[in-house]
Amino acid sequence: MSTPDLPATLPSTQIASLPPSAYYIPSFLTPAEETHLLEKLYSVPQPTWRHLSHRRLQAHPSPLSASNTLLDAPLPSWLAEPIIPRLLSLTLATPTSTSASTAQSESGGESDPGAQSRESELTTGHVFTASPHGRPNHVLVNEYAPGQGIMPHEDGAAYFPVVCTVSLGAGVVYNAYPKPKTGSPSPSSSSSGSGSAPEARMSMRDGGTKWRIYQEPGSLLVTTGEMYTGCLHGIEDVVVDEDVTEDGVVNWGLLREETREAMERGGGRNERGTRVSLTYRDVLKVKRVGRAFGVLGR
Ligand SMILES: O=C(O)CCC(=O)C(=O)O
Ligand SMILES: [Fe+2]
Repeated sequence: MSTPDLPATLPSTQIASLPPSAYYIPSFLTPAEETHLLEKLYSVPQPTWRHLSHRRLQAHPSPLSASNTLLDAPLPSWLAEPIIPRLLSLTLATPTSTSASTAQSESGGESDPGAQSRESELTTGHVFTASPHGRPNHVLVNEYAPGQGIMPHEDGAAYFPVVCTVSLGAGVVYNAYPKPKTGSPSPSSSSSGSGSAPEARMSMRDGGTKWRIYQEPGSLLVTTGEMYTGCLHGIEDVVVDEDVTEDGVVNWGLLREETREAMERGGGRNERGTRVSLTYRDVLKVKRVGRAFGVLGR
């Protein structure tokens, strides 16, 4: 199977006009990989789907408990491979940090024995390097029909503050908003894996700042840092996303060329199709299941 052309490092894919940090990779999966994943997730036993009023979802390996704890279990292999190794291969090194330390040693600057190991840390680190399990252990699968969305919410404290979202099936505009300042009604945070509705009620903040990110099928969006902790995100319940244009979406320059051309031809309209998102996260609290249950902890 062919593999997509991935960028050398994550920082080269950063959405510059957003608070730090959001990264966008247009072709994270090949069309064949995308089709394969859709086949897999539609062949799960029906009860795996949980039906919410405006979308349905699957939580793998299982939903979180009421105390936001995950029972230790492996992810299904079709969700783990090839996505997780690919996520972990995206290094956080910036070309500047590497060349800066190279320049220093070449110019005969003071010798710094730590420089080389710091450089290699930079070149080997990825978005889950500092997370408790060093990799995602939980995937939420959300399916949205045209006209369905998700109210603005934050993902909350159950997870290490990184979300990797893989989009399948159709494109969508995803919105991010600065969190309301104290004094405004604050939306409750959600740990969507536990099943508590992420659609915490809040005003739609019309007129406030709103950043729009267009997510193509097969793409990856990574949000972390201020984007995770200081912002809300949501998807409008519309059948057409308007204004998918250079001025209308913050990641226009990172989109596939054919997508930009199609949007230009079509007046910036994205007709919604059924979109499935896979959100990869590291749940902080994991409980091992004892031998009594016939499952061995790691
Ligand atoms: O479908 C998406 O891209 C967003 C899903 C989401 O925000 C969530 O599950 O918490
Ligand atoms: Fe979310």
